[in-house]
Amino acid sequence: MKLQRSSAVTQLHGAIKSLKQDLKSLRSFALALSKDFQRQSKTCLYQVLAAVQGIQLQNEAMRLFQIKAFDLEQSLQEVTERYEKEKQKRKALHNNLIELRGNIRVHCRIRPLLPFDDAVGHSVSQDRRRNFSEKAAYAADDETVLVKCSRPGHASVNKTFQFERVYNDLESQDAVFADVAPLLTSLLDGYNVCIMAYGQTGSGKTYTMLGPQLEGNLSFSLEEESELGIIPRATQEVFRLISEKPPGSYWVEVSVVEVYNNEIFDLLAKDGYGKVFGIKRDVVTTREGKSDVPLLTHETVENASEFLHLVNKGLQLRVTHPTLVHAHSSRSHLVVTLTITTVVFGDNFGTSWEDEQSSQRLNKEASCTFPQKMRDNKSTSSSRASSPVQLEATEKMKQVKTRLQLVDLAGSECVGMSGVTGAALRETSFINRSLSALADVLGAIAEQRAHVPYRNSKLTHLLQDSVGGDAKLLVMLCISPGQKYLTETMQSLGFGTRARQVQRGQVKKKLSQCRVKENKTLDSSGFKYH
Ligand SMILES: Nc1ncnc2c1ncn2[C@@H]1O[C@H](COP(=O)(O)OP(=O)(O)OP(=O)(O)O)[C@@H](O)[C@H]1O
Repeated sequence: MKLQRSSAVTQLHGAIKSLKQDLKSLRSFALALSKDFQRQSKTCLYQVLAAVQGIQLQNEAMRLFQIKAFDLEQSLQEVTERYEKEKQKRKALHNNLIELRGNIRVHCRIRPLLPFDDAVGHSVSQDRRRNFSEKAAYAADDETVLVKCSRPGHASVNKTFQFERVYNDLESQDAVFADVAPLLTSLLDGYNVCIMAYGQTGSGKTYTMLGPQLEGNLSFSLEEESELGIIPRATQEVFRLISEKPPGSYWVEVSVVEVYNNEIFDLLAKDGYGKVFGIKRDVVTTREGKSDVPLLTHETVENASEFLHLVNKGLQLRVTHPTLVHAHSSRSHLVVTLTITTVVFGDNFGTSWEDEQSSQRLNKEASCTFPQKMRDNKSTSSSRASSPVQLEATEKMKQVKTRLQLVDLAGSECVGMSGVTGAALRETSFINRSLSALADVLGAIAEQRAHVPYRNSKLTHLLQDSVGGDAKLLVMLCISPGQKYLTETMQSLGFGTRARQVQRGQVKKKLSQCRVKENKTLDSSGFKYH
């Protein structure tokens, strides 16, 4: 029994000993664990601290970057503003230079790609068909056209052309007119002005000059104000400017002419029943060396809507023909002319305060003797001043005529591209000949040749005073953007570039054209004929 108890005690001792050892090793494990934990948490703390420091540094760097970016943004804004100011100054200087040299201004408008651009002619190869829908002409900026010339099997070449203004395909009729409007102020300041749209068939000349045409009708819609082109807008602007002048000191006459197959037609001439129909007219050179169309109908208009009504009537007679390019291709050159007659006092002409005052005074003094007769568009020989004061006032009065010519040229084109045959082919060849005559005239003026071949075509003869004379001339170059029209586009851009180089001498103000007492010897347009 005693032996049994001692062996149990020994076992218990052994167990206690091993338990103690286990406890010891557990303790040292726990110690190691806690040490490890402390070490790791220390490391983590360091890492967190480092990360926090890093974030703080990054925040600081970010703040510095933000300050720098803000500074850069501000200086960029300043530079942009300076650049815009310099650009405006450069433009103003360029405009002065243009004025001094009598340069022709050229603006270029690139129309958007349109559904009919996808249509292809029969003679076109598969290779060319593939890149037809691609764009070739872009507005690189508001003064540069970029043309990507790519031909199958050749590396594409980029060409650039500079103009006074380039409109991209998204720019509105408003934007185009905004650049034209200052010319109209010049018109009332006594300068002749001519705005001429040049470009290939379907490139947007009629759209730019008149606005979108009504379906199945050649007139343009007056409903969509924002879509109106230069002609209706210019007229509205002219009448707006006139409304700011003393009443009775300005009046406006309009003529509408088309040049078709090298013949001039008066689109406002009326038959015995008062119906408008086109009568053939001729263009002559007056003794003063000016071009004129005798017997041309000049209708007096009192406001823009009267004018637009008349022009719409005339447009019904304009010749158009469907081509492969588009359905309403104009086959004639359209020339709409607004003649503004101004009554001026003495040698003054302009918009100065004194001019306005003298003009107003004059209107009061002589209102019943002069302007109404003139506005009636009849001979002025019956105008009589009845008192010495009125006689003196009338003698000091002068008429000054300034002219706004708005020209929608027929489209320059390759016969293959337009796909015309028969009579239409004849029309096309007349169009092309008259446009090359225009290019020849510009070439002769540019080279300052003694002889300028105005009379080689009725178009150039009719436009002689605007192209070679003393008018401020703006060519609105219209461009179709598609690869398909690359040849025509390059031709039009070449025309515009040559036109820009023409120097015609300083554009002159139209001062006293004729005294009232001299009017007896002049016809209603103020010109004497050979
Ligand atoms: N900037 C533009 N935005 C939208 N449509 C346009 C634009 N320019 C032209 N178009 C459209 O393209 C088509 C052809 O334009 P438009 O009749 O003005 O060409 P054109 O140069 O006068 O042609 P043509 O010399 O054959 O008479 C028309 O349907 C016109 O509405």
